[in-house]
Amino acid sequence: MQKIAIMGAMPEEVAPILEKLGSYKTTEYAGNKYYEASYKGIEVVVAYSKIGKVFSTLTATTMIEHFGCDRLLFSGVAGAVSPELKVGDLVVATKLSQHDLDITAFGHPYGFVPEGAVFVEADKDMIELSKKVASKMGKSVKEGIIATGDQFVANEERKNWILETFDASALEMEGGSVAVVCNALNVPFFILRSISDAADMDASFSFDEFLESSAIISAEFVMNMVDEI
Ligand SMILES: Nc1ncnc2c(CN3C[C@H](CSc4cnccn4)[C@@H](O)C3)c[nH]c12
Repeated sequence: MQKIAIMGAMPEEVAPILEKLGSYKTTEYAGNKYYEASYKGIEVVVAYSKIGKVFSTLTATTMIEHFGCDRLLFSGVAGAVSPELKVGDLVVATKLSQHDLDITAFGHPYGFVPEGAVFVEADKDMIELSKKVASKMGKSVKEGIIATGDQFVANEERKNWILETFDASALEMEGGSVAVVCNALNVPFFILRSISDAADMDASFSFDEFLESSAIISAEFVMNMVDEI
């Protein structure tokens, strides 16, 4: 019996999902609330982790190890790195990295630690499925690399460094750690983000203005993915 984890980082990212579920059971565990429901006959567990790689690691691990989820989909917003991306555009992660993981002093590349990898690849089947969902919705979705770090990026210099170093399309603060958890626990994962800002000097104002609407765009797509899984 499959059990799907649907995760976000902020309350605003999961609110549209909970609204769609209607009724659910709430469980408090390890500083998070976990919302369990049956959605069109599929068992789902929804949670927002709180911001950053540590909190998202805890929540992803809990959804898998404690609640028994065997697949994880992340819905949220992101800063644009690719200049072609605009507010509201959708990005599906092909692979993810941690842009603030740095032991280059020992000659390693940015984002690498021994026995780790610079990139963690997302589940190819769900990436394929997203193409079908996108065409059904008449939406274009960009597949690209997502770079994750424990900082809200609000300057061109850092953004451009992330573009040059990781060839990232978008950046955020949780996907890269969720990817490591799911990969280690052999759970297929799918990370979808809708652009809320351009990770530049205006990022915080843009983020505040578009968080809610962009989170809804991402959540609608993810729920359509669940319908097809
Ligand atoms: N430019 C950017 N850089 C890094 N991450 C992002 C994101 C994605 N999310 C949103 C949120 C920003 S921090 C936050 C937000 N609101 C209040 C407090 N902290 C964090 O969960 C990461 C969107 N734009 C980003």
